[in-house]
Amino acid sequence: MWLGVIFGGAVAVLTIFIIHWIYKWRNPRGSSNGGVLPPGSMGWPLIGETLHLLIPSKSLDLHPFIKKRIQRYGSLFRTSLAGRPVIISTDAEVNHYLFLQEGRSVEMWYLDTFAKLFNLDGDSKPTAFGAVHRYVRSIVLNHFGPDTLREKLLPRIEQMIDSTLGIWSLQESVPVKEAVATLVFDCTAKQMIGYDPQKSSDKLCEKFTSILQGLMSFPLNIPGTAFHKCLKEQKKIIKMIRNKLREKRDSPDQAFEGDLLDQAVKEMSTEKFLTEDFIVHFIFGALFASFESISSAITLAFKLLSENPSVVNELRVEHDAIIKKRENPNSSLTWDDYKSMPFTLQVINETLRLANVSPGLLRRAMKDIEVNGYTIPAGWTIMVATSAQQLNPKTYQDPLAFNPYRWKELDSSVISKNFMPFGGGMRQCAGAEFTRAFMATFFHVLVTKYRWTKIKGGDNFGRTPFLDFGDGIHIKISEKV
Ligand code: HEM
Repeated sequence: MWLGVIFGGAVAVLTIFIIHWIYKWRNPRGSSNGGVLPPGSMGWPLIGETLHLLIPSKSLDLHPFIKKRIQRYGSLFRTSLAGRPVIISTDAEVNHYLFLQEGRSVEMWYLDTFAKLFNLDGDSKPTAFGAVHRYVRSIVLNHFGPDTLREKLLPRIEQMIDSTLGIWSLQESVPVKEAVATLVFDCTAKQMIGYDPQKSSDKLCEKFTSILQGLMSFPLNIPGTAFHKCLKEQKKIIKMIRNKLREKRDSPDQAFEGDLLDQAVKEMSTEKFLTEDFIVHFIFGALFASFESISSAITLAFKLLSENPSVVNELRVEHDAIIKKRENPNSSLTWDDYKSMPFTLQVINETLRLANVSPGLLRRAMKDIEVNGYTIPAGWTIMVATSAQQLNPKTYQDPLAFNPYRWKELDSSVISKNFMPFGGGMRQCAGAEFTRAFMATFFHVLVTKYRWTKIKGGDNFGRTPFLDFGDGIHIKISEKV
């Protein structure tokens, strides 16, 4: 009988403990001095509301996870994702404020799977604030910024796009996402590590694509899983970049090609944090960020343009006029040409507005932050959901419509707070001008030299919550006669 009493007592204590634990999980404290948390639900212990966020949607609209919670709780709410307490902000003013708080009350933060892959640990991680961050920005701008674009990069990009579209025109069907990803990758990898796909046996772009698939999968590192394959491919790429670095460091005169890696190797002796490990992981991350985001935007543009032939015609008129103005119609695109394409830049803005490749940018609160009468507690993750601003019907009438003409009417102060495809504040994308120039050059070559039609796909683009291309989109492209 005593055994029964003891067992019954243990079960009662365990039940009380579990109820208390679940209660505490669902009702976390706002802060050490009793601040009020934004409304929301923490879901189930450990998994929180993660599974709701992962339900795919077959629309370009804001992911239902965020949309439903805005309707239920307003523009600022709490949740729990991947085992962490999270505040999601969809409020333009709060997001603007949070971007300005970088290094003061918020810092960049990544999911554990990303951090593992991109080596984001320690004081000299590439996302660190201060001298390391300033260096990373300046070296990227030095190789991809406006001065380099104007002086030498623009014609190089045009030449690469031109020859690639020539190759596409020989194919019956071009799978756009994969084909554009290879083009962008070959271009940015040349600028970063002097990569030449013709001379290299490694199919680097394919390796990056399989890494991306692994990142979107469950992070289970056992043979046979996509995540395991992703980590294996990452190791191979890191090894390849490391070998290139050593080659350049050991024979600087022979191997100097003027790329980003050359500059980093040269500066290893003057910048203490520039270790081999730092450089290879930083370059790995930069290659990843650059090829995936631009290729996603261009793939979406093909879908949107195929549904809006009048926009393609207007692009053609703008670019034919640029060629007509030239003394030599075969000369390369210049910086002045690029700066005289207002309609093209509206098409690019509208594509980036609808793309929202990621639902938001992640930060970590370094201390309690008071906003709109609520407290974001120190240590919590913050998702700055810029996607909600870019699809907000109060700012963009009929937000899911592809309407490049709307940019003529929008006020610059509205744009600066409600259009943030490249983030904001000190962390704003260092590749923004390169992205715009690349897309503009791509459209220039496409509409002046080629005609294209959609063969299939483009109907089931959606969000996972990342922009997802479903079965992709395939085109047939031919030279203009
Ligand atoms: C469609 C194309 C692109 C989009 C939408 C995009 C978006 C972004 C965003 C939103 C951020 C801010 C991240 C944050 O605050 O957490 C960022 C940062 C960054 N991006 Fe991009 N990006 C694009 C292309 C590129 C390219 C082509 C490069 C390199 C050539 C690049 C290099 C960087 C770098 C180095 C940062 C970090 C800047 C810093 O911390 O100061 N991006 N990008």
